[in-house]
Amino acid sequence: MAKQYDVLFRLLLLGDSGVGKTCLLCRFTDNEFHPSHISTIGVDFKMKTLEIDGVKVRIQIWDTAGQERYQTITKQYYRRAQGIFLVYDITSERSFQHIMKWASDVDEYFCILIFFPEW
Ligand SMILES: Nc1nc2c(ncn2[C@@H]2O[C@H](COP(=O)(O)OP(=O)(O)OP(=O)(O)O)[C@@H](O)[C@H]2O)c(=O)[nH]1
Repeated sequence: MAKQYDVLFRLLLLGDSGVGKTCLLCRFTDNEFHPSHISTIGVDFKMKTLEIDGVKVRIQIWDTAGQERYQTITKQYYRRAQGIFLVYDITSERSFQHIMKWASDVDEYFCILIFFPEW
Protein backbone atom coordinates (compact mmCIF):
# COMPACT_ATOMS: atom_id res chain seq x y z
CA MET A 1 0.00 0.00 0.00
CA ALA A 2 1.37 3.43 -0.98
CA LYS A 3 2.44 5.67 1.85
CA GLN A 4 -0.25 8.28 2.45
CA TYR A 5 2.12 11.09 3.45
CA ASP A 6 5.80 12.05 3.50
CA VAL A 7 5.91 14.24 6.59
CA LEU A 8 3.69 14.65 9.60
CA PHE A 9 3.22 17.80 11.66
CA ARG A 10 1.36 17.85 14.95
CA LEU A 11 -0.17 21.21 15.76
CA LEU A 12 -2.23 22.32 18.74
CA LEU A 13 -5.03 24.86 19.15
CA LEU A 14 -5.14 26.70 22.48
CA GLY A 15 -7.31 29.51 23.79
CA ASP A 16 -10.28 30.34 26.00
CA SER A 17 -13.50 28.39 25.78
CA GLY A 18 -15.78 29.66 23.01
CA VAL A 19 -13.19 31.58 20.98
CA GLY A 20 -13.81 29.33 17.97
CA LYS A 21 -11.02 26.74 18.01
CA THR A 22 -13.26 23.86 16.94
CA CYS A 23 -14.91 26.01 14.23
CA LEU A 24 -11.52 27.04 12.90
CA LEU A 25 -10.48 23.41 12.68
CA CYS A 26 -13.73 22.27 11.01
CA ARG A 27 -13.38 25.05 8.44
CA PHE A 28 -9.79 24.07 7.71
CA THR A 29 -10.31 20.31 7.46
CA ASP A 30 -13.88 19.97 6.15
CA ASN A 31 -14.79 23.49 5.01
CA GLU A 32 -17.79 23.39 7.33
CA PHE A 33 -19.21 25.77 9.93
CA HIS A 34 -21.46 24.69 12.80
CA PRO A 35 -22.97 27.68 14.63
CA SER A 36 -23.62 25.83 17.90
CA HIS A 37 -21.04 25.85 20.67
CA ILE A 38 -20.50 22.38 22.06
CA SER A 39 -17.53 22.62 24.41
CA THR A 40 -14.69 20.25 23.61
CA ILE A 41 -14.13 17.71 26.36
CA GLY A 42 -10.41 17.22 26.91
CA VAL A 43 -8.81 16.95 23.49
CA ASP A 44 -10.02 16.07 20.01
CA PHE A 45 -8.18 16.02 16.70
CA LYS A 46 -8.62 16.20 12.94
CA MET A 47 -6.21 15.62 10.08
CA LYS A 48 -5.68 17.03 6.64
CA THR A 49 -3.12 16.13 3.99
CA LEU A 50 -1.79 18.80 1.67
CA GLU A 51 0.57 18.41 -1.26
CA ILE A 52 3.25 21.09 -1.26
CA ASP A 53 5.90 21.03 -4.02
CA GLY A 54 5.26 17.31 -4.52
CA VAL A 55 5.60 16.52 -0.80
CA LYS A 56 2.58 15.04 0.93
CA VAL A 57 2.30 16.86 4.23
CA ARG A 58 -0.08 15.45 6.80
CA ILE A 59 -1.22 17.94 9.39
CA GLN A 60 -2.66 16.54 12.57
CA ILE A 61 -4.35 19.29 14.55
CA TRP A 62 -5.24 18.78 18.20
CA ASP A 63 -8.22 20.80 19.38
CA THR A 64 -8.08 21.38 23.12
CA ALA A 65 -10.81 22.32 25.57
CA GLY A 66 -10.59 25.95 26.67
CA GLN A 67 -12.28 25.22 29.99
CA GLU A 68 -9.98 25.40 32.98
CA ARG A 69 -11.11 22.06 34.37
CA TYR A 70 -9.50 20.16 31.46
CA GLN A 71 -6.10 21.81 31.65
CA THR A 72 -4.40 18.92 33.39
CA ILE A 73 -5.30 16.80 30.36
CA THR A 74 -4.55 19.38 27.68
CA LYS A 75 -1.11 20.31 29.07
CA GLN A 76 0.02 16.75 28.42
CA TYR A 77 -0.25 17.47 24.68
CA TYR A 78 1.98 20.57 24.64
CA ARG A 79 5.24 18.66 24.41
CA ARG A 80 4.09 16.46 21.56
CA ALA A 81 3.20 19.43 19.34
CA GLN A 82 5.52 20.94 16.76
CA GLY A 83 3.50 24.13 16.58
CA ILE A 84 0.87 25.85 18.68
CA PHE A 85 -1.83 28.28 17.59
CA LEU A 86 -2.95 30.69 20.30
CA VAL A 87 -6.51 31.60 19.39
CA TYR A 88 -8.65 34.47 20.63
CA ASP A 89 -12.03 35.94 19.72
CA ILE A 90 -11.55 39.28 18.00
CA THR A 91 -14.76 40.51 19.67
CA SER A 92 -13.53 39.58 23.18
CA GLU A 93 -10.78 41.69 24.71
CA ARG A 94 -10.70 39.33 27.66
CA SER A 95 -9.88 36.34 25.46
CA PHE A 96 -7.08 38.39 23.88
CA GLN A 97 -5.66 39.32 27.30
CA HIS A 98 -5.72 35.65 28.25
CA ILE A 99 -3.35 34.89 25.39
CA MET A 100 -0.54 35.95 27.73
CA LYS A 101 -1.67 33.33 30.23
CA TRP A 102 -1.81 30.62 27.58
CA ALA A 103 1.60 31.66 26.29
CA SER A 104 3.17 31.49 29.74
CA ASP A 105 1.66 28.01 30.30
CA VAL A 106 3.15 26.88 27.02
CA ASP A 107 6.48 28.50 27.76
CA GLU A 108 7.33 25.78 30.25
CA TYR A 109 6.99 23.07 27.63
CA PHE A 110 7.55 24.61 24.25
CA CYS A 111 9.99 27.08 22.71
CA ILE A 112 8.43 28.19 19.40
CA LEU A 113 5.08 29.96 19.39
CA ILE A 114 2.90 30.54 16.34
CA PHE A 115 0.72 33.53 17.09
CA PHE A 116 -2.65 33.46 15.36
CA PRO A 117 -3.66 37.13 15.03
CA GLU A 118 -7.35 36.98 14.09
CA TRP A 119 -10.07 34.84 12.49
N1 LIG B 1 -19.52 35.15 14.39
C1 LIG B 1 -18.67 34.13 14.43
N2 LIG B 1 -18.89 33.18 15.34
C2 LIG B 1 -18.02 32.15 15.35
C3 LIG B 1 -16.91 32.08 14.48
N3 LIG B 1 -16.23 30.94 14.76
C4 LIG B 1 -16.88 30.37 15.78
N4 LIG B 1 -17.97 31.07 16.14
C5 LIG B 1 -18.92 30.75 17.22
O1 LIG B 1 -18.25 30.70 18.45
C6 LIG B 1 -18.82 29.68 19.29
C7 LIG B 1 -17.76 28.81 19.90
O2 LIG B 1 -17.09 28.10 18.90
P1 LIG B 1 -16.21 26.80 19.19
O3 LIG B 1 -15.39 26.55 17.96
O4 LIG B 1 -17.04 25.66 19.65
O5 LIG B 1 -15.29 27.30 20.41
P2 LIG B 1 -14.06 26.58 21.11
O6 LIG B 1 -12.96 27.57 21.24
O7 LIG B 1 -13.71 25.30 20.42
O8 LIG B 1 -14.64 26.28 22.56
P3 LIG B 1 -14.21 25.14 23.65
O9 LIG B 1 -14.33 23.80 22.99
O10 LIG B 1 -15.20 25.32 24.78
O11 LIG B 1 -12.81 25.45 24.08
C8 LIG B 1 -19.82 28.91 18.43
O12 LIG B 1 -21.12 29.28 18.82
C9 LIG B 1 -19.51 29.36 17.02
O13 LIG B 1 -20.67 29.40 16.23
C10 LIG B 1 -16.72 33.12 13.52
O14 LIG B 1 -15.79 33.15 12.73
N5 LIG B 1 -17.65 34.12 13.55
